[in-house]
Amino acid sequence: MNIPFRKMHGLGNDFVVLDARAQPLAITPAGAAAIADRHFGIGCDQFIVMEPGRDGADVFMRIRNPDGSEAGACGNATRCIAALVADEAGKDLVVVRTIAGDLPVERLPGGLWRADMGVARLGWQDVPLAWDVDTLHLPLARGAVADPAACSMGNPHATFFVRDLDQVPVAEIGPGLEHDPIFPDRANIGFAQILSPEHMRLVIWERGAGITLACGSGACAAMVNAHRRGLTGRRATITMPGGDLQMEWREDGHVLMTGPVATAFTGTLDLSTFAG
Ligand SMILES: N[C@@H](CCC[C@H](N)C(=O)O)C(=O)O
Repeated sequence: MNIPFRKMHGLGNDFVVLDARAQPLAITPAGAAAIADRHFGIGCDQFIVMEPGRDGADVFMRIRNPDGSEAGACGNATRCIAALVADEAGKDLVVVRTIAGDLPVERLPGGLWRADMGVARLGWQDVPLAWDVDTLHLPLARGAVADPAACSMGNPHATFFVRDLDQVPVAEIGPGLEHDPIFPDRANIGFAQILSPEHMRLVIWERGAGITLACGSGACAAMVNAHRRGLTGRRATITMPGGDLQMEWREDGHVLMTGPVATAFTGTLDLSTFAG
């Protein structure tokens, strides 16, 4: 069965996007992982399926990591899917529904999109963590990095604050941290270097994906955790290897993320090749 696909990215965090709004697509987690494989498939950081939006949502976005696991949030894909749906419908504001909630996304001048990524959840059960612990200081360390803060943005995040990001062996310590027993659902692990109260650098080891060029929900978590620690104000530019996001943690708890979207190419996929 040949179906069209679209390859999109937000700051180099890349997605294979399939459209199942008109017709359901039966794709197993193993099939999604095969499509996401960079050598034997198309290759992507996340595999996204658009499903019909109902009751106030313009689209439902299903998110899978390259290991086939399902995620509750993907900030960069939220902007990409919103832009796709908004352009189709000639709208400037759309609602993207995920398994974690509804995310309104607004078109801004200059090809930018602002997503309301919802309320950051700060309780230990929200992240979730395996036991009752202060989410502002997790008892977790690897080598020279220690004492991260955690929160949920619809998916689990921990942010380590480091003096020199270039000295952190992210690929080496990321897998063990992602799978640490303190995270019963595993976690996305951020490493942030504060440059000023309005600017930080960030590299993320993503759950189920590894290092990516940018992680929108990871940037939301870094904004929230940095402000909770008194390291930044409520607004900051977050510079990741793929580029910048403008972040704000509003007083009402909502996290706003502004950034670009891009389509790299479109193509046709023979689903029978990837039946998993
Ligand atoms: N790249 C995404 C996050 C994707 C999901 C994450 N790996 C998870 O498993 O929670 C983003 O831009 O937020």
